[in-house]
Amino acid sequence: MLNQIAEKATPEQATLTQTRKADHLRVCLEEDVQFHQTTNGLERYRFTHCCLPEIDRSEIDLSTTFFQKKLGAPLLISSMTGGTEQAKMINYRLAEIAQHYRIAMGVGSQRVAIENPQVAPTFAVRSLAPDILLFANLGAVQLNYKYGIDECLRSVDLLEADALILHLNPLQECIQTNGDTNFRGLLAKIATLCQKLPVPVIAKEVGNGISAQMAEKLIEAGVSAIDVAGAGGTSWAKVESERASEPRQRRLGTTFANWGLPTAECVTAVRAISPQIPIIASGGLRNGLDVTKVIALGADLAGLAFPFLKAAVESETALSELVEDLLAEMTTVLFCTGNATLAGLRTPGVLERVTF
Ligand SMILES: NC(=O)C1=CN([C@@H]2O[C@H](COP(=O)(O)OP(=O)(O)OC[C@H]3O[C@@H](n4cnc5c(N)ncnc54)[C@H](OP(=O)(O)O)[C@@H]3O)[C@@H](O)[C@H]2O)C=CC1
Ligand SMILES: Cc1cc2nc3c(=O)[nH]c(=O)nc-3n(C[C@H](O)[C@H](O)[C@H](O)COP(=O)(O)O)c2cc1C
Ligand SMILES: C=C(C)CCOP(=O)(O)OP(=O)(O)O
Ligand SMILES: [Mg+2]
Repeated sequence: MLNQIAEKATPEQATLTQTRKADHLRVCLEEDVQFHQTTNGLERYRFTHCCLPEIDRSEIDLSTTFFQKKLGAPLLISSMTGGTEQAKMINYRLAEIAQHYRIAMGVGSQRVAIENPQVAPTFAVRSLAPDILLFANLGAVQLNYKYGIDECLRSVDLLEADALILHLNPLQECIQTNGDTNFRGLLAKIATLCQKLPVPVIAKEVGNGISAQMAEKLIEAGVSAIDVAGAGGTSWAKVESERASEPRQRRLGTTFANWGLPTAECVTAVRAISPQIPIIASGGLRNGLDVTKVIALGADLAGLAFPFLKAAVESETALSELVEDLLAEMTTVLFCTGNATLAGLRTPGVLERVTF
C-alpha cells in the first residue's frame, strides 16, 4: 500500500497538493475571483407573479428526493475542500448544517488524501451527517495519471459516500502551475469506471459549464447525473491566475477569466437532450430565487459553493442564516407563484423568458 502511494505521489507532490488546497481557500476568500462580464444567465428569466396564490404559506413543502434519498430542500453544498486543518473545520461545519437541514453535500477533491492518507480525517464527515446525500470527489483527469477504480473506491469508502463526483476542469488545469492537461481517452475510462463502481458517478464541471453535446456523451458513457457547474460564479481561471507566479501564466488566466457556458444555458440545453437524467445546476447561484429558477428550468438539485464557504469560515450562525435565507426565498417564490410544491414550478407559464 505504501509503495503504491509512493509510486503515485512523491512527498513533494503531496505537499504541493496540500499547499494548492490552502491557496484555493485563501484566494477564493481574499480576492475577487467571481465572474463579472459573464453572468449565470438567470436574469433572462422571470417568474409570473400570482396575486392570489390560494395556498397557506406555512404549508409549502420544499422537500424532494435525489438518488432515492429524501432531502429537506433541493440544495447541495458543492464540492470544495479537504486536506488542511482549515479545510477540516470547514467540512465539519458544512456537514453539521447539511445534517440539520437534510441537504446534500460534496467534499473537495480527495486526491490530496490519496497522496497523503494522513489527511483523510479532514474529509471524514459521515459520522457528523449520517443521513445526508454525500458525494465523494476526484478529478476525472487523474484517470490518465495512474488513478483507477482503487483510488475511486477509497475516496467513496472514506466518506461512505452515496456517489462519486468526477470533476472536469480542463481550463483550470491549463492555468494551474504544472496542471494535468492530458485529457486524451478519458471518456472511455469514465465509461469503464461507471460500470465497475458500486455507487453512481456524477460528471461535474467547476464553473465553465457542460454543453448538451458533452452531456450526451457522458450520459452515453454511463454517468448517473450531470452537475453543469456553469459560468457566472467563481471563476477558476481567475483563481489559478491569482496563484500563478509567472506573469505570462497570469495573463493566460485573465484572458480566460470570463470563459464558459452560463449555468442557465447549460441546464436548459441538457434538459432538452434528456428528459430523465438527474441534473444538478450550479455555478453562480447566490440566492433562493436563483435556486427556484434552475429547478423551474429542469434541474433536480441546486449547488452553491462560494456562499457556503464564506458563511462556513465566518461562523456556524452565519451558515444557518444562509440556509434559512435560501429556504425563505424559495418559499416566497413558491407562494408568489401559487405553488405548494416544487413540481408546480415546471408548469408552463410559471417561468418566462424576459422578452423586453
Ligand atoms: N478579472 C481579472 O482577474 C483581471 C482582469 N484584468 C483586466 O481587466 C479587464 C476586465 O477583466 P475581466 O476579468 O474580463 O472582467 P471582470 O470580470 O474583472 O470585470 C468586468 C466588469 O465587472 C466589473 N467589476 C469588476 N470587479 C467588480 C466587483 N468586484 N464588483 C462589481 N463589479 C465589478 C467591472 O466594472 P469596472 O470597470 O467599473 O471595474 C467590469 O465592467 C480586462 O482588460 C482584463 O485583462 C486584469 C487583471 C485581472
Ligand atoms: C474553495 C473552493 C474549492 C473548490 N474545490 C473543488 C474541488 O475540489 N472539486 C470540485 O469538483 N469543485 C471544486 N470547487 C468548485 C465548486 O464545486 C463549484 O463548481 C464552483 O465553485 C462554482 O460554484 P460557485 O459559483 O457557487 O462557487 C471548489 C470551489 C471553491 C469555492
Ligand atoms: C478546485 C477545483 C475547482 C477543482 C479541483 O482543483 P485541483 O486541480 O486542485 O484538484 P486536484 O488536482 O487536487 O484533484
Ligand atoms: Mg487537478
